[in-house]
Amino acid sequence: MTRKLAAGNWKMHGLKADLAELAAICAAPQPGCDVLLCLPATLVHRGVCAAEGRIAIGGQDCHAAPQGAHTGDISAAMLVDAGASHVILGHSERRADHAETDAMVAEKARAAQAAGLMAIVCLGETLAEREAGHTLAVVGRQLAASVPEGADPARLVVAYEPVWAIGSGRTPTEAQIAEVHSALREGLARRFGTGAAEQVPLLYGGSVKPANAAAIFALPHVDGALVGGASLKAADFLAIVAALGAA
Ligand SMILES: O=C[C@H](O)COP(=O)(O)O
Repeated sequence: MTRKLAAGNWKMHGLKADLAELAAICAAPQPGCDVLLCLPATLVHRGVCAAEGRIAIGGQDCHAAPQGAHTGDISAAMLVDAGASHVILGHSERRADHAETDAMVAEKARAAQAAGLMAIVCLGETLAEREAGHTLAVVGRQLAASVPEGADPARLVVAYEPVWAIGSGRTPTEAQIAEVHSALREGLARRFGTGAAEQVPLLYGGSVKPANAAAIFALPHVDGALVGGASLKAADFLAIVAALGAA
């Protein structure tokens, strides 16, 4: 059975004082699923210390190179050194803001896994691609090209995040989410074999809230969520964690 994962992505939010939310999340019992917060790089080490192993802490990006003259970037080894266990890669905001391609995401995922991190590879269609009927083709291409050759499926998480659902309050229908997740599972099975593919957590992301979490988590091949805005407040995130634990 695939492990269930409730992952929060704080994006470019969070100062030291906001670790009070992390502390509140850690203080609550979390039966039935793994919990991860992907913090801004400045908070990763503090977050790891504050969490004391009760939840996992991750980064939001890493460079493909192990070290070098890359001002402002962070390597996978640096995240590991800070205590991170996961890293988000290929988020649509990085694909848009930093022109990250599938090939670049694949190189980052390769570096992340080589350093011992779980690579959370993000993919998802734009609204124009959805309306043109290209969703499955787009996410299929992204899955094939953003997960590197030789990737370890045991160190892989895939997050389906429709670009148009992120921060918008809009979500796909349950049937649309189920269709994409089923296609992703099939794509992983073609790549890694059925048994290994079943072990890769498939997360849905995009306007997941306490009010819609249970319905999303009830869908086949949805093993958790990548949560943005609702992960910033412990009460909201814990409600989503509880819904996943009960699914
Ligand atoms: O990484 C998280 C996603 O971008 C979802 O963000 P959101 O929950 O604020 O829509």
